[in-house]
Amino acid sequence: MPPLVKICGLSTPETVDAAIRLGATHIGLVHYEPSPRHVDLKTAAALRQRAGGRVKVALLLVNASQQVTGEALSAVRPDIVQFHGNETPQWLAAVKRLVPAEVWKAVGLKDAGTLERIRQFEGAADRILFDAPAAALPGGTGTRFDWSLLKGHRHTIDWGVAGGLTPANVAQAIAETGAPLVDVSSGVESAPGVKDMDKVAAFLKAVGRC
Ligand SMILES: O=C(O)c1ccccc1NCC(=O)[C@H](O)[C@H](O)COP(=O)(O)O
Repeated sequence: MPPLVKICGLSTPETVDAAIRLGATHIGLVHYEPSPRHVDLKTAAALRQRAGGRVKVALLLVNASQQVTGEALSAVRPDIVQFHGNETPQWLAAVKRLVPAEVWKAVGLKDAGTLERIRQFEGAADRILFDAPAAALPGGTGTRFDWSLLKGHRHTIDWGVAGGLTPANVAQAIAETGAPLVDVSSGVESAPGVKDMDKVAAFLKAVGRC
């Protein structure tokens, strides 16, 4: 079975429809104003409705306050909340108690120490998304991490790989890491925040999903 594929940073109904038609299993909506992929809550709720039950919808938040998190989750009602900042296991566990959504934690993978530190998320996160370390933005940077860090690692939480994936390198990333889920944003864009559906199709083809 090919890995699951999350196409992140969608912002229009047309790209949501196309990603689903092309075989994505997950889509991501970024609610973080500094991002070129930011969608306000009204747009996010409409895109979530548009996706219906055809694909799992993740809402991405970065160090959002309790109030913003509550408003976002009740407006959008995502299948998944993906936290991309310095959120603690306690914060994730509290969100998990409040909403019937999966809770994912993105982690910038710098070195073997990061793999030790993520053990604190056992029982709190439903999935760890290994990404490149934060740069100007905490995600969507188009940068890879050193995939060999995951070689031989015994995962104790469901997981996936993100960061700098493209149609040209995703097959190698899967072969090297054994990722059960891959996530892409800038590698399938023609400009920051503008998805290129030919690149999305090529990515899904490279993974074996279309
Ligand atoms: O995509 C963004 O702009 C973004 C901004 C702030 C936090 C997270 C963000 N994206 C998170 C994702 O899940 C991306 O798909 C992931 O970081 C990989 O991005 P890329 O390297 O561009 O494929």
